[in-house]
Order: sequence, then C-alpha cells, then structure tokens
Amino acid sequence: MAVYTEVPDEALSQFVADYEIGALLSFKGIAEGVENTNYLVHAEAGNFILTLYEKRVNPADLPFFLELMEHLSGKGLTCPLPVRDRNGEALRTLCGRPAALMTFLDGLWVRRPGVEHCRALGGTLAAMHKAALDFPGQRRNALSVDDWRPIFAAVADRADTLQPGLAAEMEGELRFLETNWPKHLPTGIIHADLFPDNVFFLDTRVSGLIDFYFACRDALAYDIAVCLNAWCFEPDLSFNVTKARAMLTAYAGRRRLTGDEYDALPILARGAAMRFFVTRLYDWLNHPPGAFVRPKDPLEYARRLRFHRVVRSAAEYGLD
Ligand SMILES: Nc1ncnc2c1ncn2[C@@H]1O[C@H](COP(=O)(O)OP(=O)(O)O)[C@@H](O)[C@H]1O
Ligand SMILES: N[C@@H](CCOP(=O)(O)O)C(=O)O
Repeated sequence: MAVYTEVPDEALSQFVADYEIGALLSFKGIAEGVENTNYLVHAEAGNFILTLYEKRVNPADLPFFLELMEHLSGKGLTCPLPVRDRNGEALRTLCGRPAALMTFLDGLWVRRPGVEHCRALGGTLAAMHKAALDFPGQRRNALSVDDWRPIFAAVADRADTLQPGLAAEMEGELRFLETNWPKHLPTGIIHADLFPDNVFFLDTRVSGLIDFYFACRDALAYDIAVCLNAWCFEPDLSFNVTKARAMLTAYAGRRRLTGDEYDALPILARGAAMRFFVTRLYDWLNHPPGAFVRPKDPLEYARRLRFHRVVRSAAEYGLD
C-alpha cells in the first residue's frame, strides 16, 4: 500500500485546522497508488485527499502540477483542485514532506475498461489537451527518449534474469528509438501517465482525472500513445483494435490529428512502451524485499513494444 509517511493524529488535526473546511472528523491511509502517500480526510466540509509527496517527486515541480490542476479545473475539466489554506497556500509541509490537500473526486477506476470506456477516454484526453493549450507553465518530460537509456543502463546487466536476450533486444530498441524519434510534432501539456487507475468513471462517463505528477510539455500524440498501451491491450496482451479505434476516433473528433502525428503513432507507441518498460524494469530489479508496494511487471511492456515494432501504419490501430 502507498502510505510511506505515517501522519500522527495530532499533526493531522493541526494541519487541517489551517483550512476553512471545519473540524477533522476522521482520516485513513489509501492503499492504492505507487508514488506518494495519500490519506482520505473526512472533515465537516466533506471529503478531501491529502497527498504527501515522496522522494520521486521533485519539490521544484510541485507548483507546476498544482497550477496545472487549478488551470484545468477552471476550464471545466474535472480533476482534483488544490485547496488553499487560510494564508492562500496550496503547497505546505507536513511531517517533513511537501503536502497538499485536494478536493475529492467521485467515481471509480475501471479494472477492465471496455470499448465505451476507451471511447470516453479518447474524448476526455483531447479535451484535456485543448484545455491546457493556454497554460503557461513549463516542465520538460523527464522520462522522454533521452532519459530511457540511463535508467536502462543502471540495471541492464541483470535484465536477462527476467528473460534471456532481453538486454540485447532492448539495447537495439533504444538505439532505434533514439535515432528515429520524431522531433517536430505539435506539443502541449500532456498527462503522460493516463493509465486506467488515473481515470475515474461513473458508469461509462469519465468523472475525473487524477495523478498529474508526470505531466509535462511534450508531443500531444505521445499522450495518445501512452493511452493506446495502457487501455487497448487485453489481459493476455493481445491488442484490441476495436478499443483503439473507439479511443482514437473520439480523440480525433475533438482534436484533429496532423498527418505527421498520424504517421508517428507507431513509433510513439513503441517509445511509450519503452518508457514504462524501463521504469518498471528498474523498480523490479531494485525492489527492497518486504516493501509494501508490489512492483509492476516490466515484461508486459516488452510484449507491447514487440507488438508496435511490427505495426506499419496508424491504420493498424483502427484509424482511417
Ligand atoms: N482527488 C481524489 N479523489 C478521490 N480519490 C483520490 C484522489 N486522489 C487520489 N485518490 C485515491 O488515491 C489513490 C492513489 O492516488 P494516485 O494519485 O494514483 O497516487 P500515486 O501518485 O501514489 O500513484 C487513487 O487510486 C484513488 O483511490
Ligand atoms: N503507471 C505506471 C506507474 C505509475 O503508477 P501510478 O499509480 O502513479 O499511475 C506503470 O504502470 O508503470
């Protein structure tokens, strides 16, 4: 579970007293999530999420993330809205960690997304891209093509313990991606981690997006590629073109893809698979025994990558 920092009752009561949300009624740690500590806070004014940012988040990036959520929320996109304390501060410190209180979103994430979920996601992704067009914040993607190799290099000598030949295969793959990565696609603010666990639904309607802590400025179509990987493969890792078609068509209905974006989708999808492969591989091989967060399987992303490697055009993803 993802409660890395235990907050004592007294510290939490004092923290909550600085907000205009009434008295603290109860709170509990949230088991889901990987990166940060999250508590569900029940106060007189309702439910809130308290996040303590752990080691992987650069504190210097936090104003970007919080301002982005405020911006998107102001544009009508449902995402957590940072709550300001009586001094107007959204970003504070609790138990020695940067911390922020957020509005609570209704809805549940879907373990087995269907075609209609993928369609709804595609439309919402395009809406998010458009809503962020005039967001002025800057943050480079710290997990883009040039960042994958150092992460891989740190564990490459043990990669073959997962699968013989994996290190050489991914070394060649990195070389291909580094040489051929598209550089002039339309850019904007991307979520960069829009997996099913970061999208809440009420029935098949998206009720909110969470976890903007990888958001950055990068190619908009790369965000689509992340979603193709995360939403359009079945548990047996076969590709579901019906889900992909629904997602891509809904996206393109709200934000038209350029010809270059269309042509680049296969390599972007291959790169997006590499991005999650390398971070998962690193976590898998550096997982402290007994740690409570279970590492995610890197080989799932090696298999997705192999699928994209033989895709010749976006038409194979169901796009006309
Ligand atoms: N604003 C919110 N409203 C409702 N639940 C939330 C909210 N933010 C986080 N959660 C809950 O906390 C869990 C973990 O949040 P997440 O941001 O994904 O953590 P991490 O960054 O550690 O991966 C989510 O799956 C969800 O259950
Ligand atoms: N989505 C990433 C891991 C990041 O986890 P999250 O809970 O912050 O979305 C992966 O699947 O590797």
